[in-house]
Amino acid sequence: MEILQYATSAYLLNGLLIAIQITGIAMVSGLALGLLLALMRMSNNPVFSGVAWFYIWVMRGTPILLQLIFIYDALPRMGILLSPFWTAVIGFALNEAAFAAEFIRGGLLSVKRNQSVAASALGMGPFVTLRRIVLPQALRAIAPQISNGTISMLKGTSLASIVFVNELTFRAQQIVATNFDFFTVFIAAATLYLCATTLISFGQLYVERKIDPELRTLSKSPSLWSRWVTGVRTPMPREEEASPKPADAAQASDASDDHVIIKALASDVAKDVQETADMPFVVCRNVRKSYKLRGREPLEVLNSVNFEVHRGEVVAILGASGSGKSTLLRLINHLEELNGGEILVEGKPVGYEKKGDKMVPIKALSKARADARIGMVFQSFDLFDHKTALENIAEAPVQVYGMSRSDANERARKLLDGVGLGEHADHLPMRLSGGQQQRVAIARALATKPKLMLFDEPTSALDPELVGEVLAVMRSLAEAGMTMIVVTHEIRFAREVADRVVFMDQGVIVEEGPPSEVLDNPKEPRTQQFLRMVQDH
Ligand SMILES: Nc1ncnc2c1ncn2[C@@H]1O[C@H](COP(=O)(O)OP(=O)(O)OP(=O)(O)O)[C@@H](O)[C@H]1O
Repeated sequence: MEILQYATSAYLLNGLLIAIQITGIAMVSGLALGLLLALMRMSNNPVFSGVAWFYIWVMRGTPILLQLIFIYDALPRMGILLSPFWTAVIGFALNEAAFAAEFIRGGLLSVKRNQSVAASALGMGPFVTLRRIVLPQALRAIAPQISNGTISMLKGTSLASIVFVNELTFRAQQIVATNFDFFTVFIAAATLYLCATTLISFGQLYVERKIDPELRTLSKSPSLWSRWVTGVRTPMPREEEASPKPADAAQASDASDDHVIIKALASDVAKDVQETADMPFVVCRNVRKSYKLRGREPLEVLNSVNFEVHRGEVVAILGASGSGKSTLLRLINHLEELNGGEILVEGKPVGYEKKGDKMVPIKALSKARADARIGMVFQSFDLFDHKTALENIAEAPVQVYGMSRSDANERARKLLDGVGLGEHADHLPMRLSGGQQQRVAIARALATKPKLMLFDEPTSALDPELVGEVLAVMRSLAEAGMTMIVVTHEIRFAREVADRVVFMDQGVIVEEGPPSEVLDNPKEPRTQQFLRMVQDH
């Protein structure tokens, strides 16, 4: 009874309030500074990463008690007078930032790099990519750590008594000094701490629930209480949601019979494409690319590649693994930097300015990518894992092109219908088959109304029975006049759909021409050998 009296006394409750205020302000500022430090540590700039490393090393390596005393003594000497409360807030924030920097960095590193590459290909800048794509995914790993940090800090505020902050433990000690009733008073204080930390645990579950993409998309999720008690993070997918229905493939093929919406969009965009008689739509001149490898000679990947693509043309690039096909595609939309030569799309370099003979990357690279309107589809789909099919498609129109959310959703729905996936708008990528994911990825690229589509081995990661549904969508795009460059091993597709086939080997174009020439009567021994090998499989 006495415990309850102490626990509800204004004196102790007020002490708890002070502890909560210090924790709240210090945690928020510590996390903001921690994010900045984490980004600095991950930057390529050695000064930024060195400064961040040094800060983390010092702050993690010294006791917080000493840090508090230092701030309490040092700041007044520099003419900065702070109350004990603000001394504690600053001390805890600076200390937390060092720990937060490391767990935030861990969270950011846990997000697959391809997610950022896909965002860049859609024209998103670094800030939008961090805010919309990387941080929300990293947050799943970071949230439990934030909760841990908050609980430790709340309990650790008792250390602030060293700089005369009159918080909960300090107040409990003051009462004990007058009545010597250790047991009752300290149990009352402990109860108050326990209540506050329990609330933080519930807050953590609430946030986890909000940011968990699976729980967000399920119609029924377990209660907060059962998740707290059982520790269950994510329910198993419901039977009907877990795997694509067998009928889906058939449904997709039916839809692919015409792909009316896809064709309408592609032919609409094709009209936009500017090309003059002396300037093909894509021009690659003497393109060179090499990668610097630590302790080794630079690896020459592309060596003086010359290549053109005309408006409405479908070019298939074939070649052995490692011949530089994907690198060439990534250079075209400036996901990689050129080492020599130039690439022009619609007569303009994407994200470069010419200085003398050199092509120098400009600062506003993301804007240049967005303006060039080049859609890209990757071998591993690279849909944003935390977003539904619809959200994946609507993201770039809203974030990059400033479209309203409702218009973007409407376009996304039409595109999903167009690729035969209207029923799957609210499904996360993990609930879609590979073929479905790739069709969503094509729809995502089309949502920005691209004038040029780059496909990087779009069917290589698919089971054979799912290849057809993706090729059917691509075929419709080609028929509607979309300009396309397709890196592929699908000889049949190249023969039937491509206007021209380019064969690459060891970083150079060995042979190019109409499919009937390159595929049926290859002149070069290397092309003949490659085709024999592919056909044998
Ligand atoms: N970021 C990188 N750093 C270092 N080397 C790289 C990098 N990207 C590609 N390479 C190397 O460049 C060469 C060409 O790679 P690229 O992916 O363009 O080949 P590819 O013809 O598309 O092969 P695949 O069909 O296997 O995808 C390979 O030897 C690869 O290891």
